[in-house]
Amino acid sequence: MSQNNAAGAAGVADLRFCFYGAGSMAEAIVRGLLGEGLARPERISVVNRSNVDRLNELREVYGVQAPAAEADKSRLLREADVIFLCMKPKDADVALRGLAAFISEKQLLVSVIAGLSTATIGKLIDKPVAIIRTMPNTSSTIGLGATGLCYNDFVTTAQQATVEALFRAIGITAVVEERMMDAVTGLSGSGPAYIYYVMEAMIEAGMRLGLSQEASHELTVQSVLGAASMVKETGEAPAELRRKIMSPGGTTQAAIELLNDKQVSETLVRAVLRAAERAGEMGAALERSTIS
Ligand SMILES: NC(=O)C1=CN([C@@H]2O[C@H](COP(=O)(O)OP(=O)(O)OC[C@H]3O[C@@H](n4cnc5c(N)ncnc54)[C@H](OP(=O)(O)O)[C@@H]3O)[C@@H](O)[C@H]2O)C=CC1
Ligand SMILES: O=C(O)[C@@H]1CCC=N1
Repeated sequence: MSQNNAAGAAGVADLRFCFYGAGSMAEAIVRGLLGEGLARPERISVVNRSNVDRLNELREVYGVQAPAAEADKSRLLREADVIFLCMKPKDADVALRGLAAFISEKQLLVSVIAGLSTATIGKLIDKPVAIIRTMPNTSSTIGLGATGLCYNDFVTTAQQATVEALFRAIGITAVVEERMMDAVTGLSGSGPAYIYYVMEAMIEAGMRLGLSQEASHELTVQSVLGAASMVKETGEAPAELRRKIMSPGGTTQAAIELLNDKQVSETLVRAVLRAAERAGEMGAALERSTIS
């Protein structure tokens, strides 16, 4: 860990975090923070809209704080140094307008909400508060996340270092201009889902060939893990590593020819572009809601 990152990471342990929205993405970050020893459970709180069972589950599993009553909710939000905005885009308007009464300009907002710009968050909160827009993914759960970050003008360099250290402890980070955040969303925010999609097909294929579900699953998982690790550890490009597998006239070439015939590569490219486009559509809808 670099000195700057270590300093930032050290700063993380002293902070109080409140996760406003307690779903899949919130849990992935909480689990990563606790698993990497970056934060203590007693300094993490989770609040949501109405699902009390979910809050109780998170408190029992991770030892984090959860509101026992509505009044607790506003206290936990007020006391937090950093509030993670972790609701779905469709719920952000109501949630953020409701948050405005509880927060002060000293607090830091960290959004994971797809498509939602820092400007729109600022309008909904209606306060000159520091906002860091991020796009993580659920692999943060096991410290292998990929997170894009961008900042509004109120974020200090110390806050940048702290939040970058936080996300670097649960994966890799990429600081980008805000106009590139929808691209990050389409590529790596949704990215694990594309790989799961391919894995589902490979597992199905193994079973059609007569392998047991367990063998097909294990062989698929190891193939994907191995391929990603080969790219990371050898530094060679995927195309070069694929070429090394494709014996002329062999099995791999036969498969790739069929994939090329069905334009699978171009379709995957278009799928990622569509996800980024969808993020932009969601952001535009939220922007319009602040005008209405
Ligand atoms: N899942 C993923 O892989 C990724 C998700 N994201 C982003 O993370 C955000 C959350 O996604 P995800 O975790 O999958 O969603 P979930 O549906 O799992 O969780 C949404 C959470 O938001 C809460 N919520 C909704 N409205 C309010 C409100 N008004 N006040 C307080 N809490 C509220 C819900 O509470 P309740 O259950 O009580 O209604 C729930 O806890 C989305 O914006 C998504 O774009 C970003 C990267 C990856
Ligand atoms: O599917 C979604 O909208 C969220 C954002 C990126 C991953 N999941």
